[in-house]
Amino acid sequence: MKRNSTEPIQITEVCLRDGSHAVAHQFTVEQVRAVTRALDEAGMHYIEVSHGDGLGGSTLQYGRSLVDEMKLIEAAVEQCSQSRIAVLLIPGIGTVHELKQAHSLGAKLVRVATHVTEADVSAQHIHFARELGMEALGFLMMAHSAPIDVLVEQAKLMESYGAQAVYVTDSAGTLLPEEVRARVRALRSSLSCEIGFHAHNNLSLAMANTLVAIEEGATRIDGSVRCLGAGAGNTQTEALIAVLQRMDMHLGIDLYKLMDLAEEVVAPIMHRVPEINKGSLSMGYAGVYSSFLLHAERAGKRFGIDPRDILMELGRRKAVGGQEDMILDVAASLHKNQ
Ligand SMILES: CC[C@H](O)CC(=O)C(=O)O
Ligand SMILES: [Mn+2]
Repeated sequence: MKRNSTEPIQITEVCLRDGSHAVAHQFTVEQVRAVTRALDEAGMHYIEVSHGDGLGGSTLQYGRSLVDEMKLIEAAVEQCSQSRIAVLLIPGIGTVHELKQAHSLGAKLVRVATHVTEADVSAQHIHFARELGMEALGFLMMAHSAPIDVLVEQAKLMESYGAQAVYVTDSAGTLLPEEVRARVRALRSSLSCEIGFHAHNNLSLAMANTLVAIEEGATRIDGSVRCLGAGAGNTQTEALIAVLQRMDMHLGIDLYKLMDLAEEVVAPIMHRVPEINKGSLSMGYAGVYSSFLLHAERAGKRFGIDPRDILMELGRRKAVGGQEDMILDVAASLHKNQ
């Protein structure tokens, strides 16, 4: 592959954060320890640990964590001799207070995540992280849902606040390869900082989209071991490493160790296998936030509605992350109109 960047590719493993959605935020300290230790031994660059909705996400609305995420972050940091621990923060769900705490426990990087049109709310958190000496990256969620010029304008805002990379985040797993290409290319030609890419596999395009992003010069790339992420999961890390090695890109991550940890450590802790089924496929098709899946299934059961109808309506209403309450609202109104 001919890459449009000479910067090294850095992988962020997200199974302990995005995968938190898939296990309804029920990770235990022992699980986080075991996964982090094995990832560190395999040479993973960054390991993200937080509630699925980022720092401060443990609420009735988003789902309560079994264990306080600060305990999980602390446990993860203790296991690392080479990997760096990252956290995710959505301004308004998490605050600088949680960020400070995560940093004091040893988190080295924060991804400040906003809806693709709302980068301005990330200024304070990016500034604060940089003052703390953390790496601070911007994460523009639902990147499919804004025109490319808006995406570029919002990414520039994050860069102006001090973000060292900005991600095209395909939260709904709905982007097509050429749509990823156009987005990463536009950001590469307008920004000086690194570009990242985060995929969901709802339309079975996570790997293809990730390769296109890398080709266009994205250097911060996300994956989840065994696809442990929301919806149909993310780009499968061990498969990505194998594919990149086949393309002669060697990132210093041990493939055998990743394969072993996928089967022996991650598979046993999965509550359900993230797969392309009627729920995740509907999200990819309708452009709905991957983390809405379990909420929509629960609401469907409660109101006797097919979760696909709820997801399609959420897509029509262009629901954004943080609007989980709208899921119940949609289910209730579909029930009323039945
Ligand atoms: C709710 C936060 C979300 O899970 C972040 C993310 O991974 C995405 O938007 O895909
Ligand atoms: Mn995600």
